[in-house]
Amino acid sequence: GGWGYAEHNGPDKWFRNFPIANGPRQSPINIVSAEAAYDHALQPLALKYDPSNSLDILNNGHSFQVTFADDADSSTLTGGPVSGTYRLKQFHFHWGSSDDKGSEHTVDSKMFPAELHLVHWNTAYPSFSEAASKPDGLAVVGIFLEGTQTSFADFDPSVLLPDSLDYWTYDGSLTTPPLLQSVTWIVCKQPISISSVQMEEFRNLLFSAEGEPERYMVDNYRSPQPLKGRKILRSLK
Ligand SMILES: C[C@@H](NC(=O)c1ccc(Cl)c(S(N)(=O)=O)c1)c1ccccc1O
Ligand SMILES: [Zn+2]
Repeated sequence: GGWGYAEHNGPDKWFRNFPIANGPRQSPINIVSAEAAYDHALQPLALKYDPSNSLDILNNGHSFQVTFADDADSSTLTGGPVSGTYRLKQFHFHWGSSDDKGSEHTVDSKMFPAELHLVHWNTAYPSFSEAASKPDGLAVVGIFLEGTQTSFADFDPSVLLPDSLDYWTYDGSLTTPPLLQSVTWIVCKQPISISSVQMEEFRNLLFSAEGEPERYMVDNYRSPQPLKGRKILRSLK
């Protein structure tokens, strides 16, 4: 069958159907904070989200994602390391079976219990799927989640953003098949809080479909990939 996160079809096997898995700009990576070069040319991140654009939430068997209407420039990413306007297409999460793992990017080899990905596509191209095959086609904002007691307001992506949008940025790829090397990664330094109750909600989700033996949707993360000479830049504070 298809790819997944189990022993027989997980990240170590993806190269069989997606040889780009061993390519020069794969994601995620480990961010060594001392090696990230400060770049004064980097602009502040400008994220503008309109909650009325959210369409539906779906379990795609790999994660659950909230999809957005992307037929207008109403939920966009501008500034930061990108030029032009990128439209929000969807957001989703990666998480672990316990709080000691689950994020895809790591910071000085530290893993977080989960990572939020806000996926945007470059409006220089006609659609998300067109953009997904271009080197500057996508921009994903990655935000770490860490455990604490908190309440979840009604769903507007901007409530998910940390106060500081200080970030690291590097050229990478989708972290799921087809692993296309078309992503400008923007990883926020400041995590957001999620309660352990909410983490448990994630872990109650299922990889399996109706009528199949229950397999809990956990550990749906790819581990850090070789940097292969790439530079990681960091924004001004
Ligand atoms: C799991 C899910 N992946 C995405 O949708 C996805 C799309 C773009 C990006 Cl940039 C990322 S990521 N993780 O790099 O931010 C993930 C998926 C993959 C294949 C088929 C269906 C499906 O739903
Ligand atoms: Zn993701």
